[in-house]
Amino acid sequence: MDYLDSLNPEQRLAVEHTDGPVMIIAGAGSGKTRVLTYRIAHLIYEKGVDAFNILSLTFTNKAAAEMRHRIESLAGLEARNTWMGTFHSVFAKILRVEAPKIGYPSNFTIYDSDDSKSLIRTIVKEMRLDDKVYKANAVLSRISGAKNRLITWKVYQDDPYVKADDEAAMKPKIGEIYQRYQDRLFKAGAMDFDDLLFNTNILFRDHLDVLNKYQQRFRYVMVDEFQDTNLSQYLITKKLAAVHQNICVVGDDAQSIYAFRGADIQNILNFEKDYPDLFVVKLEQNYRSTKTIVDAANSIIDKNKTQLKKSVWTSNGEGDLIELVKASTDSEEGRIVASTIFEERNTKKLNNSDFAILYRTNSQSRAMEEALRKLNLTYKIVGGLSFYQRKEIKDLMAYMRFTVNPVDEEAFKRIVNYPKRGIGNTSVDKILVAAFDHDIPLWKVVQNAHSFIGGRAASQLDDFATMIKSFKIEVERKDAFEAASSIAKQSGLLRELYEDKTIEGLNRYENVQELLNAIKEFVDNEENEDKSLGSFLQEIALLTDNDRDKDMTDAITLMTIHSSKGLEFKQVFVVGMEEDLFPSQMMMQSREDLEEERRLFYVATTRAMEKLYFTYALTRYRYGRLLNCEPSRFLEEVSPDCIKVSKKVSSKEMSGAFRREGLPGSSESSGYIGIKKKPETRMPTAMKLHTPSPDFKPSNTNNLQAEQLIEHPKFGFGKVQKIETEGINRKATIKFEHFGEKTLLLSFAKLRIID
Ligand SMILES: Nc1ncnc2c1ncn2[C@@H]1O[C@H](COP(=O)(O)OP(=O)(O)OP(=O)(O)O)[C@@H](O)[C@H]1O
Ligand SMILES: [Mg+2]
Repeated sequence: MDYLDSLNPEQRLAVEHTDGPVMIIAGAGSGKTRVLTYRIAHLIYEKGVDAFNILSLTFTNKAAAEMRHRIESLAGLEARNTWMGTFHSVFAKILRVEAPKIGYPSNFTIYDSDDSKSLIRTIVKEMRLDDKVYKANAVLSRISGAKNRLITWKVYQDDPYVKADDEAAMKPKIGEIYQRYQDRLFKAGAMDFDDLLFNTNILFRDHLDVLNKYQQRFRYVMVDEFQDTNLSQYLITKKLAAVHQNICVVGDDAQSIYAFRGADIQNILNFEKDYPDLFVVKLEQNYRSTKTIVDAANSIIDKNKTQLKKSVWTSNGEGDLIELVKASTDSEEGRIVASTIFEERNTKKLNNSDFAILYRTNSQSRAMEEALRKLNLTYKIVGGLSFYQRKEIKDLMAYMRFTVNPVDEEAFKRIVNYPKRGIGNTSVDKILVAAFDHDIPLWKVVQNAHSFIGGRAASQLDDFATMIKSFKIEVERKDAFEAASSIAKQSGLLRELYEDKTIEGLNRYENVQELLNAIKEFVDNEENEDKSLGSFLQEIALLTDNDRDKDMTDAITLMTIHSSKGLEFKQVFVVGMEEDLFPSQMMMQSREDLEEERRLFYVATTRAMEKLYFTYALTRYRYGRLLNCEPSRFLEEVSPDCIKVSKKVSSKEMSGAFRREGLPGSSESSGYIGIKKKPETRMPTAMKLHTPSPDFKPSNTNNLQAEQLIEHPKFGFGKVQKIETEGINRKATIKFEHFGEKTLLLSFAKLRIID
């Protein structure tokens, strides 16, 4: 086959060795993921394996989609039937069929971390514990850690080993909270993310017939990013592959960055013990990056003591040196990054999507975003507050969730009095307590509200129950889109948003419309066989942050280093290279923690194909204060042969460039860096807001058309590019002389039409 010709001999060996256990542990960019992809294609195309019999577990759904796409191009449409996805999505799908066997409804809800935290807070309150000691976040991560190691609440409470642990000693009630939390989830017909794996383990342990069914189905099992699997995931994989033993795992111990979530590097070592006839493949050639970047990455990971020794080399060219950029403030750091991208994109004819800005914590994106926006560069944020985490979206989704699963407590709390229908918190609490105390399903209590509470609230709850019943009928009879549209209307949610005429209100209204669009797309997609609302909800609950961004047109990627695993970009900026930020303050307690941070630095470095920048600021706003920062110790660990101090323009030069040519980031810089100045003192001249002309009077914009020239009181003069009507809104896209392209709502924008 010719596709095998595009593999090196070791990669080819790994692809062709299809039967029996195989492990590939190799450095970044050496083609591990590529080998998995070719392997699946090879199984289908060459070995005639039915795609239904192949299971491939990836790190994000996006990675799965990409892999599916590539396999399709290698092995044809048949490849579509491969089971592919994250651990969570694949096993949620299986649980949807098998959940009744372990006592859950098949339309169980999946709680996201907001739901889980809210539930923990409720329980802490009910137990009259101090919520400053039992913080929801901390309690939840503790419970999550236990579940990932398959420690039940019972074992957690009784096991002397767990009890001896510091955290358990300081917070002796966590075991009880864990117990109540599981009980409440169960009663709410809900699973949190960890439960999807925990319960799969229980299912396979207690129902051998079910296990056997999936063992027969998955003749070939593959796992990418194996270094980041936790015990729960490891055991599932091992059980599934126990009959055929055709299991292939790929990973890189140097990229293990999820120990804090229970990932266990021991899994790699155990694997060799579990499969004595293991076929091990080493890949050493890096195809992704320049020699400079590969050398730098090697010099970084060399500083870790607990690392399997690997040599990674490349036959790629030297490439540019890594640039080390010093900025005086975090906003200046943002400006330098933005202007550098602007410049590089133009001089090297690159796309926005060739650039990534990587940071240690999500909050660092703000300064970057501001700078990118000023230069009109299109970007997308992966993770952070994403579409599905917005309040209005969660509200509508909660209506849908409660309709599909009317014991879902967290969904109930969200919607019972939104929009307002006169059911106060006290009544809601009474309902919840009644369900809990009498051990009656929530939905039953809601339907019989008069028995538990009195007065007006009880009648209001009757109406609420009647409404939910009517939604249920719709859900049974109609597809997801029709049912959801009707829920959005009948619940009063759309009206509530529609009546809010502020810009934010309109935005929220549009977001809800956008959700309905997404549901329509789901229904229209031929690949989705089950078009019910329940099936849509499940799909959404499983999107990881990485998948949630819409595949926009060409955009610069902003993300945390954690979410960048497995990806590659031509140019990468690792920003905020400062002590206490990266390495993180929280990760300097022990050598193990510091080594995990260093692996994170290794991951960041190895995302770059052609060019890499490390940037840091001398001062930065954190926790609402201006702090002085020290450059990160990691910077000194990079081999000095690979790095040079940058001559990037500082913001002062940049504003000069603006003045000279109206173009940001002109390459004529005199190149001094890091002038120490107070933050936020300068604003490039061209960015100063416009002063309206003396005769400025807003015009009637009803007949505004493309090509017309206008004046805006703040943004100044511009030319209309296009007019669009969307629902009730008319929008104009205008290219301003100094502010670039902006889209304005015509009902709000005050414009003077010039001709
Ligand atoms: N034999 C090859 N010939 C040409 N290009 C290759 C070859 N092997 C891999 N590549 C390319 O090198 C890049 C890195 O490959 P891949 O993403 O599979 O590496 P990886 O080992 O999975 O990296 P990571 O550890 O970051 O996940 C990809 O662009 C891939 O297409
Ligand atoms: Mg990979």
